[in-house]
Amino acid sequence: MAPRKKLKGLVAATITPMTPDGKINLPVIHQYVDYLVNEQNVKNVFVNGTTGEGLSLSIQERKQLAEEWMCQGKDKLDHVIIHVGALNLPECQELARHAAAIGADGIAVIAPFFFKPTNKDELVAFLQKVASEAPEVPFYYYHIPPLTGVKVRVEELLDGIKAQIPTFQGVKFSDTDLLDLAQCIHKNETGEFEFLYGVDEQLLSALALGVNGAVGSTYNYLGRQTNLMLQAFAKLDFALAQQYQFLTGEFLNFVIKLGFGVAQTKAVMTSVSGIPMGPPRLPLVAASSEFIIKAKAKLDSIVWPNGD
Ligand SMILES: CC(=O)N[C@H](C=O)[C@@H](O)[C@H](O)[C@H](O)CO
Ligand SMILES: CC(=O)C(=O)O
Repeated sequence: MAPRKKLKGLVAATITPMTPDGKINLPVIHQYVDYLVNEQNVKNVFVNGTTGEGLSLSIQERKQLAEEWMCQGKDKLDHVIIHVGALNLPECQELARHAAAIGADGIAVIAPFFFKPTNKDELVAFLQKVASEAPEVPFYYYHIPPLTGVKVRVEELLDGIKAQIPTFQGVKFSDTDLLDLAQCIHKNETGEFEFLYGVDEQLLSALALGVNGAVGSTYNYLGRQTNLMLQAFAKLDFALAQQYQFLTGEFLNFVIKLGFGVAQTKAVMTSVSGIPMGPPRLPLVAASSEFIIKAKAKLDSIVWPNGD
């Protein structure tokens, strides 16, 4: 595989824009890319994941979205990672081949979660069958046990992984088990793998353990402030980094109490960016107008350090 640019910093887990009648809204993506780059200083995206309602889309829709992100992101984005996980192997493989064909910078796969792998070997066997369909494309395991119910520890999964998956590049780690995360990074002394953290409200703790970056839904609209947290951390100004984490956390703590998921993320992004993200797809239902008003008021009330 050709040497590649390392993925660093923030990765926005993209929202899938939809029309009021529930179709994917591709023309919005052009504007969305410019917004992430210019307003949020976020130049990496993770497409068709949880936030993108990837598992609620048809294969055809997922391919169209992947193509649109690649096309609009050309010369503007640094990394476009496409999530190709699905409940069945042939669809994962088809999406992996498609992502490779359109030049994706990486692919990611969640554990199948109807029939679940019950141990590391079963999980790795599944991932291997997907990764091998895109032999030139860096592969990320997307660990999100709260949603998949697959709790295989990642530090265990890493043992011998390169022999089975030569393209293995790293993990998108969306779990609160910081012991597992720490042991992964401890084992990765040569730095051959990347760890991208996926629980935005505790990113600072993961930075302290040495993660390379983060993938999350909030970087769509709090990317600028979270980037300032990363900068403060890099300068060892922990008091300032904590301020940013406390304040992004204040917002998330508030909305989580109201009920916060992808539908609400779509509504918050629409109201912050002005880009019409549209409704979510069933089984998700649109956020209430009461939620939208309260969330916006909370966000507007936050006073960021240094008047940012
Ligand atoms: C379950 C889920 O959607 N997790 C996202 C990424 O993994 C996060 O970005 C969260 O949306 C975020 O941390 C807010 O809770
Ligand atoms: C948060 C994330 O990474 C996802 O939406 O897939």
